[in-house]
Amino acid sequence: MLFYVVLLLLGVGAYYYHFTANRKKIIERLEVVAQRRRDDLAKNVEETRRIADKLDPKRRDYIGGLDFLQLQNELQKGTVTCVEAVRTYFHKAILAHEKTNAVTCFILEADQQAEELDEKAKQASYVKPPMFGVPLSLKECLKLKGYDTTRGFVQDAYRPATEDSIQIEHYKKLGLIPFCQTNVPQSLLSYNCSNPLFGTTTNPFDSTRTCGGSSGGEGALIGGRGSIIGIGTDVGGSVRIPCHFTGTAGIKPSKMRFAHRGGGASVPGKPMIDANDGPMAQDVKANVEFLRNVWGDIDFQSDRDPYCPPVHWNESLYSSEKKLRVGYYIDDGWFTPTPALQRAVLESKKHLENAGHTVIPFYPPRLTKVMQLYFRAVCLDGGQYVLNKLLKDIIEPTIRFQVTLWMVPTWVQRILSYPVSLVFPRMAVLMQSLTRDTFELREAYADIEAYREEYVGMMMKDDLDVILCPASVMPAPQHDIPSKVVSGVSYTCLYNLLDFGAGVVPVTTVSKSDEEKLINEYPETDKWYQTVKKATIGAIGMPIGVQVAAPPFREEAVLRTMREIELAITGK
Ligand SMILES: CCCCCCCCCCCCCCCCCC(=O)NCCO
Repeated sequence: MLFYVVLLLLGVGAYYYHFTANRKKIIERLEVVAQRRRDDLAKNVEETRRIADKLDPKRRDYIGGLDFLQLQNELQKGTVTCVEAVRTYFHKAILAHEKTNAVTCFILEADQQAEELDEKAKQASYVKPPMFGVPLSLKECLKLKGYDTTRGFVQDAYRPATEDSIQIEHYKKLGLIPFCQTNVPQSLLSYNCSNPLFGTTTNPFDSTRTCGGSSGGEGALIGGRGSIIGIGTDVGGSVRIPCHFTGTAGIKPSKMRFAHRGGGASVPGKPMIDANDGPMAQDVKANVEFLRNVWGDIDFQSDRDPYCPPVHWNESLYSSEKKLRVGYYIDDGWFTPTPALQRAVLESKKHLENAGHTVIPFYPPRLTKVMQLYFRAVCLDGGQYVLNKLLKDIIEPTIRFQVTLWMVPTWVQRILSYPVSLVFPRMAVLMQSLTRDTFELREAYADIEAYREEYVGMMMKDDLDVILCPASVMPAPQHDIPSKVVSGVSYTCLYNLLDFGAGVVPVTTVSKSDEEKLINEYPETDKWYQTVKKATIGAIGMPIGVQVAAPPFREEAVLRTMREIELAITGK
């Protein structure tokens, strides 16, 4: 017996030794690559600065002060040239990058593309496309020919995309000029923004806090006024959470509203959790103008990707004068949001009521079950795909907690969940979420289908056009918090599970009285609540958004509601 025990221990020891020695070698090699990539970025920033500095600072300040519609208009009239627009945003993006570390690469050829567009515009026969010359920032994972899409994995550095995705091709055709790529969390499955290749991107309002993720570089850049519009991706809140954390506006449309051919994914092959790309901008108006033009010309995408239905921009849904029926909630029953987030919903409700809309309570059913279904379907292989990639890479410390969770075998999680349920019931729910087998996975898919039917049935019964609710559970926390509170995505991931269109509009900032309420009334019943409460203390002044959602192909109703809230708040 002793002999077998010794043999087993020797076997485990040998495996462990081999594993750590191998990891050490991998990490040493990757450290060199990462350093080289960062050195390249530093040179790339200097080259960009040299180009940006060619523009007269007065002219730059003028152009930099224009909003999206004003810039678009001046470019159309020819009172601003494409080269001036690109150089202005090169300059502004460098400033935002120096503050937040948002950019992973400046696209130097943007300057040359701008020159070519300006040349074309000199020909009398040339018809300017609708977004002629507008600079566009891109989340690093989007496929742009000639540029890396590492998703924060060092192993994928220096492997540039060989083609533009259809979406990128379309944006170029509409006149937009991609001018930089922005940072993401390693693997994209997190709502912070840090990776071993490019480091941590910070919140433009407070560098000790995260800009959100996974489209965090976009949030930091746009919130820091370094870009006028950008594209993110969202499988659980990655467009909406950074918007909420950085005071910007954005929307994740339902999956079928864009072509996905030639694009990438955080985890390929998870059919029931729908991801999509989506615009992020300084205001809702810019999102509307962008999507009006993209969907107005959606045949470009449908012709190249037959899986993208030719659903055109629905102006009558956006501009309708018929008053809306809105369902709202301030607590989803899974995770109570901090006071500022609840106040933002109640204030938005008032704005909508003042505009004549009907706003009634709505209770999303069984969020505890939804969270289990979401995690089961998003990590449909128990996290194996991402884990395999992570084990071949330098693992980002700020997501280490969730990586550790992935490393515990599913059956061990299940057994441990029983004692855990006695002291931390919500954690036990997640520990029972990763799938054991395909039988369970099929069951989860069937449950998601049934839940979708139930949810839209409830909306139809009350004749609701849109849902108004919090964008998250808290304002921007410190960089390590998202990985410790993965369950905090309930407000956004619900609308991926439902495949609704869902957007976030900035509404307010955290006030002193929100903080007092937080200290006196916010629950501390488990570790997640305690962590959220602690992270929210000191967040006075941080931006707070609200979320608006509607069933697929009704994104125009979402945008209309967001715009009405924006108009009531800003007056413009
Ligand atoms: C104890 C068991 C816990 C099981 C789960 C542990 C890890 C969960 C990791 C999944 C986290 C998902 C968060 C989603 C954040 C937003 C991601 C996003 O939208 N990315 C965009 C990709 O295009």
